[in-house]
Amino acid sequence: MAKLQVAIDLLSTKEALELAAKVAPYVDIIELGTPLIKSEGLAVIKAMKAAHPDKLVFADFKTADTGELEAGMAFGAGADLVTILGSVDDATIIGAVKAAKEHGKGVVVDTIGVKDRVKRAQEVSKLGVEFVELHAGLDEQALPGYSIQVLIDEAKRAGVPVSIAGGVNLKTIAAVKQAGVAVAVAGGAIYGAADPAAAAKELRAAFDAA
Ligand SMILES: O=C([C@H](O)CO)[C@H](O)[C@H](O)COP(=O)(O)O
Repeated sequence: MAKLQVAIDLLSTKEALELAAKVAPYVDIIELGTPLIKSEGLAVIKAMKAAHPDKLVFADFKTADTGELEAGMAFGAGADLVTILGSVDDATIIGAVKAAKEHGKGVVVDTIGVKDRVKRAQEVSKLGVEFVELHAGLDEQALPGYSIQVLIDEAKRAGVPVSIAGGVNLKTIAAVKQAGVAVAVAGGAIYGAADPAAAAKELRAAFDAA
């Protein structure tokens, strides 16, 4: 069953916990964004898991080296999933997968900045990762001409479990689900909404209906 993930790109544990309390009933995975983890450290992971033990907590580390060490840090703090960059050496991903197996948790490979996301997704899927994030980051989304359709087309071709992150919103979430994703990630469409709970509820309904 496809899952819905909220990405929390806020900067304090207090704000993140307040947002999560509002939207948790409508999502399966709670992502702690890279800026949030850089701002608050491992403590935000511990606090989120304590507040939402029934949800999957996703630590968006975007690790580039020392995969086993950093993944172990995330899992030790309570994360269920951690991201490793797809652009780095396979050794980093293999190390993170080793830590995941030891903790009974999972690794997600983030393809941000990767030129051929589909090819890399197929390669790293052989390394034991949970799924691969087809990701256009916030800076890439701000470039002229960006369209999430690129990621939707890639998801249809991937043939391996993927998520899509890069501007999922109420207008696009049905097409994202229909592309066969394992997970749809919505950040700004939820935390940037005037009423995040209502936005998450609407996204959940559209996601489930698609
Ligand atoms: O991972 C993300 C980004 O790199 C900043 O941490 C975002 O959470 C991801 O792109 C999803 O956010 P939206 O594009 O706002 O949905």
